[in-house]
Amino acid sequence: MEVGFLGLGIMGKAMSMNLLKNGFKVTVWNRTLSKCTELMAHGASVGETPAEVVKKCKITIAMLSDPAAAVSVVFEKDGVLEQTWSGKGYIDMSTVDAETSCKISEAITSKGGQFLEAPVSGSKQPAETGQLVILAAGDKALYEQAIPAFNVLGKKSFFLGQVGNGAKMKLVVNMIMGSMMNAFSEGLVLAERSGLNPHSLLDVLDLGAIANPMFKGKGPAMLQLNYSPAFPLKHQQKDMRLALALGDENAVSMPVAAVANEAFKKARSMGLGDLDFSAVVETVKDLKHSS
Ligand SMILES: NC(=O)C1=CN([C@@H]2O[C@H](COP(=O)(O)OP(=O)(O)OC[C@H]3O[C@@H](n4cnc5c(N)ncnc54)[C@H](OP(=O)(O)O)[C@@H]3O)[C@@H](O)[C@H]2O)C=CC1
Ligand SMILES: O=CCCC(=O)O
Repeated sequence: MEVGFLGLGIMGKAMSMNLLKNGFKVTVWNRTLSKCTELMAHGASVGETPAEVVKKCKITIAMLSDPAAAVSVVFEKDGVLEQTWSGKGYIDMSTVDAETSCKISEAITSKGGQFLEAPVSGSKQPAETGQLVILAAGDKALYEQAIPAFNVLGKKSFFLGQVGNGAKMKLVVNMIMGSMMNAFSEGLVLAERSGLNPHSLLDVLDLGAIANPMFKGKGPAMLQLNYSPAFPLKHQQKDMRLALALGDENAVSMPVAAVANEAFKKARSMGLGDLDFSAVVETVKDLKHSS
């Protein structure tokens, strides 16, 4: 099976590499073209524009930073739309809002193409090992066609119905995750400042009702001040912002998420946006110092 892949950031690089390792023919494109070199060394072909990739491949996957990037790759000159017609499938796996996804879907389908949104739960390591959770919605026939690729990329795929449902599900999940990360950060700093060994806190948490892979995976690195990015903080803040907008639309009061969003914004203002989202713990330390 030949697939196109647009966007070779942390996730896109790992996912396209995984497809290559599992026998797929992959044609890649990235805005910064130099990032294609490593994929080429593993057998990928390179397209010079998104349109060139779509022209070559029946199915093209995108994994881009945010709504603005997802829209620009489709609508701008040399973009996806220029080579979209009947028989072309476009799968956007970026985390965006439902409105963005619907706008892209309408444009693709109005040219006769098929569209699926398929954001993912899981980060760099699950992307490398094919353990993502895929939250697809849109064209059911394209979903069926993409299953061989989804089986390589993920451990489980959900088909959630109409376009927008995948985006919403992803935002709800990440809203919960971002709020949890803030509570965890406050707990780590509180343990340390009140004279406890924070490593003991990690052990206690891991044995109780709120044990989870995020605390277990991120906790030790956070205690070492290691914020090497798996999930960049600027993207987590984007997801909180988009989830809060979804809350506005549906009149759902979300004070916990709103405060968590403020902490991620504060972290961005401290220059931490490109670090892992766990670097939000630095805002707790910063507030304590300034009081
Ligand atoms: N990292 C993670 O753990 C997870 C991330 N996600 C989501 O996946 C998506 C990608 O995340 P991740 O790989 O971490 O992000 P990165 O920041 O590592 O990569 C972003 C990608 O988007 C491209 N890009 C940004 N702006 C534009 C633009 N205007 N036009 C074209 N391309 C653009 C970048 O190109 P360039 O190289 O030129 O900058 C790069 O390829 C995001 O929506 C994120 O929220 C979902 C699950 C987990
Ligand atoms: O969007 C990023 C999600 C990261 C994760 O699920 O670990």
